[in-house]
This record gives sequence, structure tokens and C-alpha cells, in this order.
Amino acid sequence: MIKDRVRTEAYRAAIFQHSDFIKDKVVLDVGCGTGILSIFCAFAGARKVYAVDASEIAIQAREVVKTNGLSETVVVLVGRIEEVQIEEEVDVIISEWMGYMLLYESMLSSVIFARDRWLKPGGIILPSHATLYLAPITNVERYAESIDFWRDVYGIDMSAMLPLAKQCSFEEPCVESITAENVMSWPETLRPIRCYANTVDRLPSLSSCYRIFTGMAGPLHGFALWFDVKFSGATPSSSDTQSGTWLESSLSNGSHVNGMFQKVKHARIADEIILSTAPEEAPTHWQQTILYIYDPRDVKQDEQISGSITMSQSRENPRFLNIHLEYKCGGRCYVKETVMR
Ligand SMILES: C[S@@+](CC[C@H](N)C(=O)[O-])C[C@H]1O[C@@H](n2cnc3c(N)ncnc32)[C@H](O)[C@@H]1O
Repeated sequence: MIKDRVRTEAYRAAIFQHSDFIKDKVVLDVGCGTGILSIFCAFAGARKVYAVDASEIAIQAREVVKTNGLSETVVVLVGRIEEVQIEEEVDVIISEWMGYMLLYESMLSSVIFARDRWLKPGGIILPSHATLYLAPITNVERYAESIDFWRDVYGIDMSAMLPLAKQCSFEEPCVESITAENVMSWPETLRPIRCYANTVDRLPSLSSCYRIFTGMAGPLHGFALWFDVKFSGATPSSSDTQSGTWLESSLSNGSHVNGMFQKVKHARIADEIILSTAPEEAPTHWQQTILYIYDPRDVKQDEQISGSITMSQSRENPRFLNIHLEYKCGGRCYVKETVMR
């Protein structure tokens, strides 16, 4: 992760952009790992940084802090954020908590815990907002290499392998990189998360409807999920702090602009730092998460694809995420059930 320059440089830029909020203030780094974000905060002028990690990596973080002459400023604590004792409340919480498709094995609930336990009123959280997106995709090459391959193997018809190949290749969500060319429509916003507002009991479940209009014709091979996070240290607005006011996705055809498909681009508000894992952006270690369907469906340009997606914590193992995807296209309804293990 530390080698993921897009990720690490976005955090560094956000920290220095918020140096007015950090200088002479107290920072809490939730899940500090090697301590890199804590050290950036010390460089940005923090009076004290509490760097907390549940794993033994914190012992190395303490050494890294010492080697860089920052032991007076950065205090490394080994333990779960839910259990450690910190000497004072903090002005800033920083954390890199995002998992694949945002919610898989994410640490957001620990950040929310830290906010409620240790953040002073008016304190800031970096990143402050996260958004999960969904879009239909086409991926002819991927389908050919995983499935069509079996139709002619050294001149032998192995199509008897197709059901097994489809199951092996596409049963579970795939973390892989696609490009903007694979994306068939503007993405639907599934879940905006406001770190100032969200409550732990709603995590990591999600239930959202979507309605998308394709911008191109082609075989529909599945759906991609990705996210972005925004670093907005501005004092949260009242709508940001209304506890439990989740904004579920509403039905919209906002992606359909006069029948013209425009490549997916996220608006960048001047000087607001956004770390995006979208297919058209610089790649990150999160890549995109793809829910492939077993049999491609031909869709036309401007065709409506609608449905719903539900993600919920597995009872079998709380680390697993159950995914139930419904999609309707060409007048027929389909369901994809899968588990991210
Ligand atoms: C994605 S890494 C981020 C590391 C570092 N902040 C960075 O940016 O390179 C997340 C870290 O959070 C730690 N972690 C996960 N859950 C935690 C918890 N409840 N309390 C403290 N640390 C936790 C993990 O051990 C891991 O080192």
C-alpha cells in the first residue's frame, strides 16, 4: 500500500493542504501501519500525533518515528483503537480505512468509533467523505480468455468445461483493473458516506436501487464497483452532522445526456483533493471490483439497465460480504448472488 503512490501522495497532499487545521494541533492516526501518515502530520506542524495500530507493525512504526527524530511528537500505541487509552482528545483524525469496493474489510467502523470517543467538537476527519459507484461493463477480452478459450483448445472442443469455467472465473467478485473503454455508462452513485455523520450500526451493509442508461452498444459482461474519497476539512455542514441520515441512491437518469455518452469523469472542485479509484484515473492497489455475469447480454445504446444491489455482512464470517445484485435489461430480470471472501 505504501508503494501505491496515487494513494500515499493524495494523503500527503491532503495533509499539507490542511496544515492550518493541523499546525500546533493534536492528531489521531487510526491504523497507522508504518507510521507514514503520522509522520506527514508531524511535518505539517502537529503538536502531537497519536499513531495507533492493532498489529505488531506499530513496533516498527515506533522505530521509524525514532529514526526520523520525531519521538517527541509522534506517540505510537500498539492496540485496537477501540481499546487503547489516549491522553487527550484530538483535533484531527486521519485514517486510510478503505477496503476493496470501499466496504470489504473496511475499517470505517473503527474510524467512527474514534470520532465518537476521541474527536473534539469541531474537529476534522481526513478523508471526510467517501462514495461508492456502480457501472455496467463490457470486457470481451477477459470473457474470451476465461470462457471462449474452452471452445477450441489445441483444436479440441472443450465446451463441456464451460459451466465450470464460468463458475471458477466469475462466481466471486474479481479485483482487477479495467479501463474507461470497458465502462458502458456513467456510474451510479450507490452510497455517499459522510465520516462526520455515519453511525456504526449501519456498516458495512448497503441496499440501493439504480437505473442506468448505456452510452454504447455491446455485450454486457458485468458490473464494476469503485469508490473515491474526498478530503474536506471545512467545518462540516449541518446536513453532514445529522446522525444516521444516510443518503441512499435515488433513481435518476442524470447519466443520460441527450443520448450522448460522455466518458466517466468526476467533477473536481478547485483545490479539493479527491483520491479516486475510477477506471479512468491513475491505477491504485484497490483497482476495481467486478461482478461478472455468467452469460453476456447484448445491450443497445441508450438502453436502460435497472435493478438493485445489497451488500451485507456474512453470518458465516463477519469479514465476508454477501452481495445480491439484481439487474433488468431487455425486459428480463436476472439475479447474481455472490460472496466476497
Ligand atoms: C490500510 S493499513 C494503513 C496503514 C497506514 N496508515 C498507511 O497509510 O500506510 C490499515 C492499518 O489499520 C490497522 N487496523 C485495522 N483495524 C484496526 C483497529 N481496530 N485499531 C487499530 N488499528 C487497526 C491494520 O493493522 C493496518 O495496519
